[in-house]
Amino acid sequence: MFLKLFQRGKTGEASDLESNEESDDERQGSEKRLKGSAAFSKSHDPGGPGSGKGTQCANIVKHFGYSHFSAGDLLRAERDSGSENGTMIKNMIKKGEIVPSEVTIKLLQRAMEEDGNDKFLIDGFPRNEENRAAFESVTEIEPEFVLFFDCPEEEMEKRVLNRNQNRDDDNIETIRNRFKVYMESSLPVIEYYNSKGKVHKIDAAKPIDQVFEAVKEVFSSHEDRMSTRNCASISRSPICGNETVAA
Ligand SMILES: Nc1ncnc2c1ncn2[C@@H]1O[C@H](COP(=O)(O)OP(=O)(O)OP(=O)(O)O)[C@@H](O)[C@H]1O
Ligand SMILES: O=c1ccn([C@@H]2O[C@H](COP(=O)(O)O)[C@@H](O)[C@H]2O)c(=O)[nH]1
Repeated sequence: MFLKLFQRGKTGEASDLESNEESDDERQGSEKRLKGSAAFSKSHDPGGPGSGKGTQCANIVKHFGYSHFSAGDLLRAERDSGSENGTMIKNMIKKGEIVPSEVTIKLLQRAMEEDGNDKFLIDGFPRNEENRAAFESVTEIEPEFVLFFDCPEEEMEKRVLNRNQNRDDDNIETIRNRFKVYMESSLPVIEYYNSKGKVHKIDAAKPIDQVFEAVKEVFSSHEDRMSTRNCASISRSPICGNETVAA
């Protein structure tokens, strides 16, 4: 199934997008849901490795005026804030495991509410099907499209080990577990969005500026469609090799 995704990506992107065009009625419905979700989050209190999604998100923010919500950054801030979930979050991050949905979703909702920008990126979330279903049910927001950062595992491992940000999870043991968690839990989410024609594969093994050129193409092609309802999710792949490389 995953191989199909990437074979189709290069040759079938335009027709896939066309076939995913919404009718006017559907479009209005989406807009309503988004506006509803913005109001909905008003009352709430707080809630890959090394493929370069954070780096590219910073570029997208500057170039396209999006807001950037990194689930990992929000969780780290919550961990460090002295909150009652701090110890649990710390332990989960240290092991490379996925924090319960309700915690992460609350943090995302709060960040979206405080920010208020309709154009936003959600970086590194959802991490599993339960994250996805809970987020969509609670917020009534679905991503407009999903960027899949495809990078060889060895390259990601190298980047993370050289990152120098004093992260608890930037060590070989945690990274390998994060790859495993990704394969078991996150990959099905990409497959789900792919089945809806929402996934764009990006070759993230290239130099930063070349990766951004590819990212820009995707965003530019969506700009018109996304004038009022914007949500993109950035994912990353700990896998590459023959099974995920485009034909
Ligand atoms: N295309 C690239 N080529 C080489 N190095 C890169 C590239 N993109 C990012 N990096 C570097 O790799 C490291 C990891 O990048 P970044 O933090 O953006 O990854 P990430 O996918 O957000 O990781 P995580 O999910 O673990 O936070 C950083 O030191 C960054 O400068
Ligand atoms: O939705 C999420 C996002 C992140 N986590 C935990 O945080 C670390 C680091 O995430 P990055 O996106 O790489 O910064 C991740 O390994 C998880 O432990 C999460 O649980 N849920």
